Amino acid sequence: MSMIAAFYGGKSILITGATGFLGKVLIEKLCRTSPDLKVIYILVRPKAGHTLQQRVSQIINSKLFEKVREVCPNVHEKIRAISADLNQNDFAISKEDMQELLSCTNIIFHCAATVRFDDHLRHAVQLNVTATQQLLFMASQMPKLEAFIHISTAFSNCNLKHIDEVIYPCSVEPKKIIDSMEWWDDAIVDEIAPKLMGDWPNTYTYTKALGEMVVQQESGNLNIAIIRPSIVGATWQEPFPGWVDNLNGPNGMIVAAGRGFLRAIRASPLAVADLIPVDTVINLTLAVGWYTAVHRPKSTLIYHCTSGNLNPCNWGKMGCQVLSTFEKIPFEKAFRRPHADFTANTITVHYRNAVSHRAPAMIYDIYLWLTGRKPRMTKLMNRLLRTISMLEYFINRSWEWSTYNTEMLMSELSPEDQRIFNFDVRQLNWLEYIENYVLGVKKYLLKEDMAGIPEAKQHLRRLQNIYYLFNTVFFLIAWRLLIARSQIARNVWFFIVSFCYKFLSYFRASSTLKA
Ligand SMILES: CCCCCCCCCCCCCCCCCCCCCCCCCCCC(=O)SCCNC(=O)CCNC(=O)[C@H](O)C(C)(C)COP(=O)(O)OP(=O)(O)OC[C@H]1O[C@@H](n2cnc3c(N)ncnc32)[C@H](O)[C@@H]1OP(=O)(O)O
Ligand SMILES: NC(=O)C1=CN([C@@H]2O[C@H](COP(=O)(O)OP(=O)(O)OC[C@H]3O[C@@H](n4cnc5c(N)ncnc54)[C@H](OP(=O)(O)O)[C@@H]3O)[C@@H](O)[C@H]2O)C=CC1
Repeated sequence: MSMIAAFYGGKSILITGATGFLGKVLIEKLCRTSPDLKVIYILVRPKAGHTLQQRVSQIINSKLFEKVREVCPNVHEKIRAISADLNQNDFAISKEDMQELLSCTNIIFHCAATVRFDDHLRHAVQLNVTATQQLLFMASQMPKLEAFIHISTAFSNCNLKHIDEVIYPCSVEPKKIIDSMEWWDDAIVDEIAPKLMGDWPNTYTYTKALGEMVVQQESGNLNIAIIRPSIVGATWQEPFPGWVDNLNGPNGMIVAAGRGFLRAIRASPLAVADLIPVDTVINLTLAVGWYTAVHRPKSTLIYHCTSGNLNPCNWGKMGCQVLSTFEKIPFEKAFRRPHADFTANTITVHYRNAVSHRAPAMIYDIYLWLTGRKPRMTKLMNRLLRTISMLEYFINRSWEWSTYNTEMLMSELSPEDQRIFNFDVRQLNWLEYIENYVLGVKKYLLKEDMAGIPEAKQHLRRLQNIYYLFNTVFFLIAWRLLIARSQIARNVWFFIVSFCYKFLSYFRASSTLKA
């Protein structure tokens, strides 16, 4: 019998960020392994014209929840959506709902965050710092609370090279920043942001670091743990391999490479690609929830959920495997045949951006314009280049994360729990994982049918022929113009033609002699 699964039985669990990438996998695993849990409260905001109930139904009826619907047919009754906006005071939760949450909650998983790298500092502070502070305040009023699990990121201290499972201080106290945000206007925030952020590359990682400090400072008597995943990727095993549903992190790059937009990226092939499957993160999260509630460690424990020190893979190996998977499983509607490489220095990056990214986009836009359609490729390409520029920081460096607490927890689990809540990344076969990842991007993110593969391959062959034709025509025109203008080019041309003529004459003469 799994101790972890049994622990969640009969419990009331509060999850923030439940509609996000990690949140959905967390609910899925909880409902599948502990179908006798009492209730999962999820804080959700109405969005894009969908009511709370519609949003929840969308999740429960999705492919991800296929197994859950079998194991736990009354899953609809287990999940109780509470209208909440984490940017508002008291999260804009109604009095009755708040009362219920305060009196019933046993475990909190705080996943909500803004993960945008370029969010305005004010908004990132609001969600990643102030909302965390408010949630801790709520938690302190919950008499039945057994554990508060905060999801942070392994990159909250990306300004350091070696990172231990401890909280590192930021130069300015988060409380001061929260207070200042109330009276600083946007112009002041914009001016002061770079100074506050110092070595942090973006508002996301900086505010996640502040969020951890808040957790430490406001923990009071609460039983708290922090989980720091690195780059969270598609599912490895559960509920099925390759599930992914957003364009964040590597996902967008895989789409861009598979559709042939991405031709070159500034990355260090030997830098560690610290990817971690989302189901691994969730297994660790559930194990940490159990351990924190049952063993009640004296201090706040931090768990690194990373792969680099136990089973490293680098960007070179990952990129090669991604590209070779496209050979077998191409994406539909490719713009160009997938081919990309890593560039190292600024000059090559500018050259490749101009020649391999912007020029083809412009040519295609001219073609669209000439055929009476709206040009859109240049805009899309600019967006891709902007995204790449934000990711570059993370693909040109390696970090070392110590994983003592995570390894300690693994050794505390029963063999049954080690199997059901497996977070031992040493068992991960990268090549297999990446192949399933690319397949998952095709199936679950791009919603492409496997039956379309022969047609996709045919399309790529057509693109290849267009490429050869285009290059030949381009070369001939360029050469013709050059010959018209330059004596040297004419001499070279004369030399080549006479050489070919002599070679052919010699070949013909020798074959006549042999006959
Ligand atoms: C040895 C030699 C070998 C040679 C082999 C060569 C191989 C070459 C490579 C081949 C294949 C590549 C495979 C490897 C990939 C390597 C790249 C890996 C990247 C690593 C990432 C590390 C990140 C680590 C950070 C820490 C992790 C975390 O803690 S949080 C999670 C990460 N967060 C994010 O990723 C968020 C990033 N996103 C943003 O910040 C913003 O969305 C944005 C700034 C990117 C865009 O903002 P903007 O306002 O312009 O747009 P937005 O409103 O958000 O969206 C508009 C439209 O754009 C679409 N969109 C959004 N995000 C992306 C994206 N990431 N990629 C593409 N498109 C995106 C969005 O859907 C919108 O579309 P429409 O609705 O249609 O308008
Ligand atoms: N994905 C990754 O690679 C990594 C993620 N993490 C951490 O994991 C956690 C989850 O990330 P992930 O699932 O990828 O993020 P997503 O962007 O997929 O999900 C974010 C969640 O937060 C919710 N949210 C955002 N703003 C509000 C708000 N004002 N009120 C209520 N809810 C809100 C979103 O709701 P809505 O659907 O309404 O927008 C969504 O459910 C984050 O803390 C992140 O820092 C850490 C390392 C890597």
